Formats: sequence, structure tokens, C-alpha cells
Amino acid sequence: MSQSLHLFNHASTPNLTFPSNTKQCYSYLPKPSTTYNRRFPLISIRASSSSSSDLDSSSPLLVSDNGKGAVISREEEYPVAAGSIEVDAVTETELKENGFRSTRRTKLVCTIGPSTCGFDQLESLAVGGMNVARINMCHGTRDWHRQVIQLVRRLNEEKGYAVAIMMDTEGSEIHMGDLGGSSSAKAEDGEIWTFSVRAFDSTLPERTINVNYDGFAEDVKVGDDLLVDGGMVRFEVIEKIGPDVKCRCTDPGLLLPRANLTFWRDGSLVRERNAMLPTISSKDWLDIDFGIAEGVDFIAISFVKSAEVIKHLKSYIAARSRDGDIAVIAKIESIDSLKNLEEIVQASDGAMVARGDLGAQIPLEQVPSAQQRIVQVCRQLNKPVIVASQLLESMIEYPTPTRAEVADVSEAVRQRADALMLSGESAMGQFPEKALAVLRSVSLRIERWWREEKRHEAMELPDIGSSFSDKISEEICSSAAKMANNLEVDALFVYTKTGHMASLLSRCRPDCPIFAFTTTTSVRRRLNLQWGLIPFRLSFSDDMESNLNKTFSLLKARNLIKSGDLVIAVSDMLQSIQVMNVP
Ligand SMILES: Nc1ncnc2c1ncn2[C@@H]1O[C@H](COP(=O)(O)OP(=O)(O)OP(=O)(O)O)[C@@H](O)[C@H]1O
Ligand SMILES: CC(=O)C(=O)O
Repeated sequence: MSQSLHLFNHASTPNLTFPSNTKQCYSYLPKPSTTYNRRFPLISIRASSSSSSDLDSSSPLLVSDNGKGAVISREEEYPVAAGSIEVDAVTETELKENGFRSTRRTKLVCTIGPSTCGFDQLESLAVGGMNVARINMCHGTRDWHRQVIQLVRRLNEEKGYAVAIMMDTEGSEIHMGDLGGSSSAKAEDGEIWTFSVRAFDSTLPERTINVNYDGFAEDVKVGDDLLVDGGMVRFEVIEKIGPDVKCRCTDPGLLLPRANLTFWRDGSLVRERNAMLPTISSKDWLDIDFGIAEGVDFIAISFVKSAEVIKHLKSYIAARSRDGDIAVIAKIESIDSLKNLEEIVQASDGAMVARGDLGAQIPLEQVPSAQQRIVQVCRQLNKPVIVASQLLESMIEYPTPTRAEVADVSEAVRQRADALMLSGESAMGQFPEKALAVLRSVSLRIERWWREEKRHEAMELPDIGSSFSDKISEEICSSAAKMANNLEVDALFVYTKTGHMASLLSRCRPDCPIFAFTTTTSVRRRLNLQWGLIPFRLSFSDDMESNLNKTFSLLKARNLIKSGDLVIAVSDMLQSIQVMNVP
């Protein structure tokens, strides 16, 4: 026999009868409000018992339906065998290695490129903690990207991972072309380079660079500064000859294929031309069709200027994708996106602090405060946020990061961003797995420090739900998270078909991990981007008692939890909070 405590919302369980062993019953209102008093009259705590004989520890541990099951409905893509549970293989390893209380909360995104596009390399990243694989449509062909997507799928199916796929669009930025087959070129101080809109054959004349934008030579002026890749290399425009622009290198560095170009005049970014380009170019639309056809989990949109483009894209996806559930991530990387930040984030399913291009559009010293603001706005509006670019830039070439890079990663973790992203470090660096290991160990260390110091933020989280039912969900999740911290419970459990209740719990950034149970593969993969969520796929019913028993039994059988662990459970079917010890 085991004791458990339950919190019930009587409004949603009107026929509740109290068993004879009820110990306490008192009113619990998450937030005093006349509306709640009227419509949410009483939540009570009772003690009850459940017999361990209900548990079936002999249930099968893992179904290997491998996506081969029939499509049943939007809710249930593939049937999950009754009495089975699916957890991401890397999560399971981490849960067992660290104990689930100390498992990593910050999610990790890796850009896939030539260094990591093979099956074994992808598997090494998955073993190392990659939650999301990003493909950047700026580089490579669609066939190349399709192959990567297929390999990630194979990895998930054959090895039990749940790596999600994010497709990043190129956007209408001005950028260099390929370097005539070379993977990079070094520009030295004082050298003269030609930037040209002329089409060359595969071989480029020495020190010549293609530019993708026809109006380039007309728009730049002699004396302008030309910044490559947000200032990693800098040139001064010295002469214009027809379609060719001659430039002197003033800050030497490595030129990488298709690096972006911005030009500055009198200390300010020249942005009129970029402002006129459409956010989603005709190539991007073809790439988006490709992403929809391939069933990617996230589409990240570059150089978003307003919420309208996100809304338009979301309805485009809804009309075309099989189940309309590709999440749209807004990349915040321009002055306009900062200006319209709240409405862009509100319209999106998440955001990326794209510091590479952002740092080319605003003065570098403003990037840290912009990052902090974006992370905060996303948290308030309950959208996952990724901090991206140059986190461990030196690890493209070296096996250990600089101390400053470690401090930068720590700061993003301390800000409690949902996810950190590797770019060149994993796409074309020499040490992708080591870079991922640094993100993992720094995240774990800073998160632990935060918990040990008991630094619960005083961040005021505004009401975001528009319907009464959404507001109830918010109150339940914030109360559950607060109780979890106060009672120092071992884990929060959430049963959620859409993932919404799980993200509301994640938004509160509780001390304990959140085990999120959902019925669909696609929701489980998407939850992989959100802070603190450990997503499982499980078939469950509206009967919470039986859901809990089944879950406890399955998790115990896999040694993921043990008898006596204290958990709080919430569900989006019953809108209840339950506190109990694992029987
Ligand atoms: N699919 C790919 N094929 C070849 N090289 C790639 C690929 N993806 C990334 N890279 C290399 O890794 C570098 C960093 O990748 P990343 O995706 O951050 O690109 P980026 O050019 O900085 O563009 P963005 O501003 O969109 O992030 C690129 O500059 C490129 O050299
Ligand atoms: C990731 C990206 O696009 C940037 O940092 O600019």
C-alpha cells in the first residue's frame, strides 16, 4: 500500500465522492479572484491509497513500431502499444547516468554540415545530447539536405532517438557565393579583393568573390565598410568599376562560402536595400515546400521583419502539411525584428537569437542586452527560445574553448534560454562532439549551481491565455511548479496531448525535471526544444489514476524512477494537480 496526496478541481470532477480514508479537505485557490470563486469553487487535498497489485511491471518496455504503424488520426500518428512507453535513447542514458533530478534542462541544437552529415557522426551527436538537428538551406543542395533528414530519421527509428529536425531558410540577405570549390579563403590585411555580381564559371579569378545581389555595385559607395559574416572580416570599398567593386581588407580573417555581407556608411548600417527585399524569397518558398514534404519539425525564418510574415507562413503550412504541426521559429537578427519583437514572438512558435547577423545589424555592444530581452520576452509569452552563433567559435579549430566562450554559454544557461545552438562548430568544425560536450557540461554545472543557490527568479509571468480554460491551465501549472519547488518534489509529471500544459510548466522553470507524456511522435519531438521537458510517448486515457499507475509501473521497470519518489502530476484532460509518492 502506498500513501498519496491528490489535489482535485471539483469543478472538473463534479461526481467525485471521497473515499473513507480521506484525511484532509480544504480550500485551495491558486490566485484569489471572484471569477475563480464562482467557477472554480474548491480544490481539495485528500490522502488515499493505491494497491501495488495494480502495477504491471512485466509490461513490454519499448515498442518498435518504428513509424511503420498506420496513421490513425492527428492525435495518434502511430499506435503506441498499450503498456509501452517511448523515451529518447539519449535522454534515457542521461537520466540513468546523472539520476533524473540532475538531468540536463537546457536543450542542444546542432547545425549539420560536412563535418557531421554521416550516419555515425550524427549518431555521435545524438549520443552527445543533440536534441535538434538544424539544416541550413543557405548551404548545400536539397538532395544533400534530404539525405541528412533521412539519416536522422533512420537514427531515430533504428536506435531509439527522438532528434527533431529544424530547417533554416536562407532569407533575403546579401551574401557571397561559393568560393569556387574551396571551403575557405584567407583575406590578409591590406590585400585588394574584388566583389562582383558577374557570373563566373566554377573557377573564380584570384581574390574575387561573387555577390548574390544584382544591385550591389550600384548601392555601395567608395569609403563604405563592407562586413563579411557580421564583421569577422572587414573591407573598405576603394573603387567601383562597372559590376566590380574593389575593396581593401582592413580586418583580416577567414572567408567562408556564402557568408553574409552588410555595408556600413558613417558608422551606421546601410539597410534601405535589405528592408525592401521580401522576408521569404522565391527560393525560400521552394525550400519551405521541401521542408513540408519532408515533414521537418521546425522551420526557422530568417530576417523576420513583422508578425504578418509569420502568420502568412503558418496558414501556408496549415493548408499544406499532413497534420499542420510544423512549428515556425522566428529568427531575431535585424533592427526591424527587434522593433516588432513582442508581436513577432507572439505570432511564432518560438524564436532564435541569431547573434551572427544581429551583430552585423546593431552595434556589437548592444547584442548582450538584446539577447537578454529576447529571452525574457519569449519566456513571458511562453515560446521556446534558442541562443545561437559563436557560442564556441574557437572550437571550429581548437579542441578546447576559450574561458570567455564558457562564460558566454554560462550566461545563456543562467538566462534560462530553452536551447543553445552550435553553428560552424558542428557544421564544419574539427571538434563537433567536443563542442557539444562543452555545451552539455556547462549547462549541467550552471543549472546545478542555480538549484543549489535556490535562485528562484522573481520574474512576473503575465497571463497569456485568451480563454478561461487556458487561464485555468496557466494557474494550475504555475501553482504546480511553485508547489514542486516548495515541497522539493523529485519530478513533475504532465499528461498532455497537444504539449501545451508541458510548455506552461516549462515556462515556470521549476527546480525539478518535467516528465511530459504525450500520445504523438511529432509532439514529443517538438517538446525536445523546451527547457526541462523530458518527453515520452505513451498512450493514455482520461482516467488519471490508471494513467499514473501505468506510468509508474513502466518507468520503474526501466529504472527511471523508484518507489518513494515524490511527484506532482497535472493533466490537460482533468485540469487537476496531484501530489504523491511513487508506490
Ligand atoms: N550544409 C552545409 N554545407 C556546407 N557547409 C555548411 C553547411 N551548413 C553549414 N556549413 C558551414 O558552416 C558554417 C556555419 O553554419 P551556419 O549554419 O551558422 O551558417 P551561416 O553561413 O553562418 O548562416 P546563417 O546566418 O544562416 O546562420 C557556414 O558558414 C558554412 O561554412
Ligand atoms: C544563426 C544565424 O542565422 C545567425 O546567427 O545569424
